[in-house]
Amino acid sequence: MLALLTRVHRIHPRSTLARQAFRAFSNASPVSTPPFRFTMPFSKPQPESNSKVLVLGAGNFGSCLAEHLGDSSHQVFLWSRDAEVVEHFNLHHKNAKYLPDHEFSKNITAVGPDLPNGGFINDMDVLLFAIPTQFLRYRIYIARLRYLNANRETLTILNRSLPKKNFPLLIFVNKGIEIGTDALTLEIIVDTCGAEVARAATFISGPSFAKEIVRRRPTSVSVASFTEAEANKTCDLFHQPHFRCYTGSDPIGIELAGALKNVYAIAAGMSDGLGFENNTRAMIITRGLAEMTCIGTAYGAHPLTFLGLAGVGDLFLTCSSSSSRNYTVGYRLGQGEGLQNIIATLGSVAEGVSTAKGVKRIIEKLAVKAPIANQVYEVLYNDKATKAAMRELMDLPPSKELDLPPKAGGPAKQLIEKLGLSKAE
Ligand SMILES: NC(=O)c1ccc[n+]([C@@H]2O[C@H](COP(=O)([O-])OP(=O)(O)OC[C@H]3O[C@@H](n4cnc5c(N)ncnc54)[C@H](O)[C@@H]3O)[C@@H](O)[C@H]2O)c1
Ligand SMILES: O=P(O)(O)OC[C@H](O)CO
Repeated sequence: MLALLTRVHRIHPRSTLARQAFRAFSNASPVSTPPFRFTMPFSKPQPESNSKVLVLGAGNFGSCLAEHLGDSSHQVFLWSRDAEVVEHFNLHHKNAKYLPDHEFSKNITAVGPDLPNGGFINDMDVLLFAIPTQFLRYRIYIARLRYLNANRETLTILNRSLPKKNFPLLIFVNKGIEIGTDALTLEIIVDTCGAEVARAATFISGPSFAKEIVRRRPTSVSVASFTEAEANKTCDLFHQPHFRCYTGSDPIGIELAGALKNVYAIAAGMSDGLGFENNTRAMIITRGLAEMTCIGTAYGAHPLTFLGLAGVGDLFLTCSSSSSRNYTVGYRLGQGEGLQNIIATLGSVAEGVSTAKGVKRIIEKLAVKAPIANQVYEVLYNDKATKAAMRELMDLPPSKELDLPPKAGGPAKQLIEKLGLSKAE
C-alpha cells in the first residue's frame, strides 16, 4: 500500500510524509486493542535515518533482522557470543551456520564474543534482542539437555551499562515463556532492568520466517508496547516496501500469542507426521486458536489480539509449513523419532518445546480447558505416544465450540502492578 502511495504521489519511501502516511495505515489495525497507556517516548529521540542498531543474537532471526535493517541504510552491529562467527562474518559477510547461502549487507559489522561495553551501548539508538527466551545446551557432565535462561542472562549483564533515562529503543522478538518462573519477557525486563525500561519495551511478533524476510518476500508483523511513541518508532525503523508493521498496545497478548502458537505448531506437525491429512490440521489450527484465546483471556490479555498477525497469522504459518522448526519437531515425533535426538539434530531453537512446560502450568493455574496443549506436554515430557494423544483428543466428550472464560486477568494484573501501571488504568 505504501509502495503504491509513494509511487503515485512521487514521495520518497523514507521521507517524513511517507512515514506519516504509513503510520496512518498501520494504525488502521486489523483488530481493536486496548488503548496505549503512554504516548510520550521514554527512549532517546531516533535519527531520521541511519540509526545505530545493535542486534543481540546472531542466529537465524537476529542475522535476518540485521540484514533487514542494514538493507535500509542503518548502521548495524550484530553481536555473537562465538568469536569464530564474528571473525567469519566480518571477513566474508556470511553467517556459515544460519542462512549460510545469504551474502549480508556491508552495513553490518559483527561484534563479540564479549558483550559490548557501556560506552558502545550508550552510543546505540536501538537495541534489538533476538536471543531465544531460553537456550538448550547439552551438559556433558550430567549427560543431558539443560535449559539456560538466555534473555535473563543477557539483560542482567546489559543492565549494568544501560542508561536509566534516554536509553536506546528496546525491541524484543523472542517467542517463549521462561522455564521455572513461567515469566513473559516483559517480566524478565522488569526483574533485570526495572519497570521504566519495561514500559518502554516494544515487542515484534507475527508470521515471519527469517529466510523469507531476507529474500524480501512481503511480510507483516504486529508491534506492541505500553508506549505508543515507542511502538511507532519501531514501526518506522522496520518499515520497508516489502515489510509492514501494525501497532498495538497489548504487549502481554502479543507475547502470549507468539509463545503459544509454537506449542500448537508442534501439535499440527505431530498430526501430519502421523499421516493425518488436511481436515485434522485445520481442526488443530482452529481449536488451537480457541485454546490460545481462552488462555490469553484468562491471563488478562485482550481476546482480539489473538485474531491479529501475532495470533492467528503466526499460528496458521507455523502449523502449515515444514519451514517451521516447531512444526518439524512435531512431525518427527509423529514419525516415531525421540525428542532428545530431534533437538540434538535440529540445529536451531524450537521454543515450543520449553514453552509447553510453562503453558501446562499456566493452564492449571488458570483452570482453563486446553486439551491440545495438554497432549503436547504429555508427548514431550511423559513419553505419551503421539497416536494415543490424538486418540484422546478425539475421545473428548462433546463441548461448546466457543466458551471464553470471563476476563480474569490474574497474571496480567500482577504483571501490570509490577510495571507500576495499575494507576494508569
Ligand atoms: N527464525 C525465525 O524465523 C524467527 C521468526 C520470528 C521470531 N523468532 C524468534 O526469535 C528468537 C531467536 O530465534 P532464532 O531463529 O534466531 O534462533 P536460532 O536457534 O537460529 O539462534 C539463536 C541464537 O541465539 C544465540 N544465543 C543463545 N543463547 C544466547 C545467550 N545467552 N546470549 C547470546 N546469544 C545466545 C545462539 O548462539 C544462536 O546464535 C526465538 O525466540 C524465535 O522464536 C524466530
Ligand atoms: O521456526 P519456528 O517454528 O520457530 O517459527 C518461526 C517464527 O516464529 C515464524 O513466525
